[in-house]
Amino acid sequence: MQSWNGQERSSRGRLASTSSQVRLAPVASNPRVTLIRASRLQAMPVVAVMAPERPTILVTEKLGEPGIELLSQHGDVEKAYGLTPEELCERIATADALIIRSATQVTKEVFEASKGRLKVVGRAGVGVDNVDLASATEHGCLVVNAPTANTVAAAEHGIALICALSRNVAQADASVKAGKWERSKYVGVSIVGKTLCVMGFGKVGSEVARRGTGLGFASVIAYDPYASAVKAQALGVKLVSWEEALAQGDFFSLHMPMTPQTKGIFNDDTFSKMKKGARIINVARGGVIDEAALVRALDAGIVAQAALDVFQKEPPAADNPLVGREDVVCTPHLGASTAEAQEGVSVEIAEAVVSALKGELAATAVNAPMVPAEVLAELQPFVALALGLGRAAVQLVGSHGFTDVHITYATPRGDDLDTRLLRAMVIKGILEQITTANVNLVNADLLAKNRGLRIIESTVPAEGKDVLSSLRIALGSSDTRFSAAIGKDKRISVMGTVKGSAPYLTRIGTFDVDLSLDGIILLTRQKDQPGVISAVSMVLAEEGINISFMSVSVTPDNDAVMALGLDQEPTQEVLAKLPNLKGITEFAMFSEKVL
Ligand SMILES: NC(=O)C1=CN([C@@H]2O[C@H](COP(=O)(O)OP(=O)(O)OC[C@H]3O[C@@H](n4cnc5c(N)ncnc54)[C@H](O)[C@@H]3O)[C@@H](O)[C@H]2O)C=CC1
Ligand SMILES: O=C(O)C(=O)COP(=O)(O)O
Repeated sequence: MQSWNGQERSSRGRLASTSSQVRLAPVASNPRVTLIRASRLQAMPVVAVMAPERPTILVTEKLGEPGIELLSQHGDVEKAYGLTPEELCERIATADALIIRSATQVTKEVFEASKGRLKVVGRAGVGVDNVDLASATEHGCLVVNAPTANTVAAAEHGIALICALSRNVAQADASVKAGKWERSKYVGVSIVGKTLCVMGFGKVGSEVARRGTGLGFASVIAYDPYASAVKAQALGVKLVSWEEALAQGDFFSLHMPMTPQTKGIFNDDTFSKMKKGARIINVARGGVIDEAALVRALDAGIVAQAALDVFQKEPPAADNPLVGREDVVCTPHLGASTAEAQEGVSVEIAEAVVSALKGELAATAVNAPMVPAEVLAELQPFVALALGLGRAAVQLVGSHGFTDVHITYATPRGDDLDTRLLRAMVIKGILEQITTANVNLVNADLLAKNRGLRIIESTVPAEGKDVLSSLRIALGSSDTRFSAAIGKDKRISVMGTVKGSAPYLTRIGTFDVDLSLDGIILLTRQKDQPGVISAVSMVLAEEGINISFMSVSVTPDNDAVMALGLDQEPTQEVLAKLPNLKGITEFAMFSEKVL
């Protein structure tokens, strides 16, 4: 089974997180008379909370016109370039979406200042190291990027820098423009016969490698602990170890992301393992190089030259020693800056942001699991079921709360079932009844964990063509507002299935029921004796309340549970009459509208 957002499943399909009691506020003074009101379900977006009809989209860095046009069809676009951090915090309060490139720092303070309004941050490019992803997730804000449209541009810039470096193009140009003619000073080195070492063999790295072979490098090697050897082989690239890479490369082209693991990965120790006279090209992120160490390596002649498109701090400080050196070529973070790439990126990010604002799953979500379209399509009917059962179960809990949630999927898929979406919806159904949190696919696991709610998942085999035959939710508590909801495992349990495309409640505790999980549901428990059903119907009919469906389950010892679907919510006065009816021992009501 997969793990998601840091929660781990064991081989038995268990998902573990922390544990504590989740307390519920009492909702009825009379313990026998249980009136449980549920707020009506809002339209249920899978990822982002619903944005207003015309969302405000704040764009803080230059974005291609085609993207702006697309965004303008769906919302009010506000361009505000060069904002200070304080100004950004001010502007963000009225924005539903924020579109940035690499210069805008989207910090914890920005998410806090948005006070929950910001639904999506769109990074018009690849690197999201300028976005506080943990904070985004905590605030239920989706982060999407545009990971493909600038790949070629970045690779081409890498190749441009390799060539420029080997033949001193930039330095020689500056020299000529300064009125000099220094032919012997700018003798370069040939690429032919050299080894190109690509560090980070992802989208950009592999495109650099592909082009590198055409330039005449004797060999192209790559270091990437996560790359596929098959893909490398297909491009004629040999994947090597870190040590081999450092020992063999003549030209190092850096293409790894900035992560805690790669921060300063090119340091004194790294440079000391390189061949004397190595050349380094960085079109990835400035932070992967320890800049002070690079200065030392250049001074020592270990690194002959460097070409840097990116810096630890951008723009680099005027006194950054690397910038002024003749053996270092600098460009101002131009990797993605071609007309074609910027046009492509603008459309790629606009599409992702618009779909996220509509509550759809974005394929390029950075801080939410990517649920493939085919998985989404087959799980879609069960999403409403998961949400509805979560809501139903939590409304049956007594005032002492519950400790954990067992979700049991009856599925022909066994442990191969991708449960991320369903789990998130169960958590949403539960938590939105007891907190003010806005729960979505982005933050569901985190919010559950933060509340100390342990989620345990298991699958049981089932027959049939459907991906799921039933779903059971059991809450770790025997303190309930409706004692019939206690299952054999001494937990409050509800079970359901999808019929047609509608969610149905099929069991409460040990009682089989059969009713559409929709609208207002009244549960009564009684001795199975003549007159009870008609008495309840009469009380409701007197108030003009229509019963749209009914289901009665009776045990051999005449214990019965009746479930009624009502067209409108009974008043307190009507409900107060129910405990007085002969045979009724308890009742509960919940309102549940599943879209
Ligand atoms: N200068 C610019 O304007 C641009 C810079 N970039 C930067 O280029 C980098 C690569 O972008 P993409 O290729 O699109 O990303 P990618 O995600 O496709 O590739 C990154 C590769 O780095 C590898 N990697 C991760 N940790 C590593 C480590 N410790 N050592 C070696 N490899 C490691 C990954 O396995 C992956 O294959 C990113 O940092 C991105 O922000 C991308 C576009 C433009
Ligand atoms: O896409 C990336 O990761 C880049 O570094 C491009 O940055 P930019 O959008 O040009 O500020």
